[in-house]
Amino acid sequence: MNSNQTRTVKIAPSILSADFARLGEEVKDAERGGADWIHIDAMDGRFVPNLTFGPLAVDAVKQHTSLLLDAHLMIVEPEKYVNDFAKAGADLITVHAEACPHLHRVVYQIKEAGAQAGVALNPHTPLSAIEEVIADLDLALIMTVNPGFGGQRFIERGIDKVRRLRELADQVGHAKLHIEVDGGISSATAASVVRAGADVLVAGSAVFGTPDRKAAIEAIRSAASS
Ligand SMILES: O=C(CO)[C@H](O)[C@H](O)COP(=O)(O)O
Ligand SMILES: [Fe+2]
Repeated sequence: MNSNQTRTVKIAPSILSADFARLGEEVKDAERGGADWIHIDAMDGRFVPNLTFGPLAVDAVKQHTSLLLDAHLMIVEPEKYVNDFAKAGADLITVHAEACPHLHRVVYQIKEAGAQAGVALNPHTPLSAIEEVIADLDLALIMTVNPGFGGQRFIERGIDKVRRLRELADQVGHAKLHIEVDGGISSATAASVVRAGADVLVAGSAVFGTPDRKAAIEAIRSAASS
């Protein structure tokens, strides 16, 4: 598989923008609306200037959906918590390269815990940070905002970064690598990142910030295929 056209685009609503008091209903609403994965943002107040939730939220969401649970760990020393996230039901666990001096070890810790392994890069972090582990990854996440908050503006330079990452994955013969983009994704930005080679689109405010989640997901999917 070399062509972007053969890749099915997945939409992963981020519960960061959901109504936490009705989390179960919110997740079901996204699933009924056509979501492919559910994205769960764990923030520790250290790696990013915001605090959210940990493995308990994964366990809670798991009770309400059979969709793949995609845990995005914006935390320092993620190796301390990876096993707990996997036990709680995270199917895919993504750590930040910037938080891992021993990235290769953490990637294998995630796999040994039974989850798929992802690595995220902040907007300023070069692709070279994952070059030596790319063949071991199930997913690479390109941040198109500085992590920490929903509802921020999409950083356009992420588009070219996605394109270069897809080239790198092709060079090492890893056509199945998922390339996820996170931050400011909407029907206005989806087409550009998919054309560049992304196949997983995280969308928080664009889905949960509007009452009709089905319409929001369909709008992103239709833009992505345009
Ligand atoms: O990781 C994140 C923030 O750090 C969130 O997944 C992301 O911001 C989703 O929100 P939005 O789609 O509103 O930008
Ligand atoms: Fe995220």
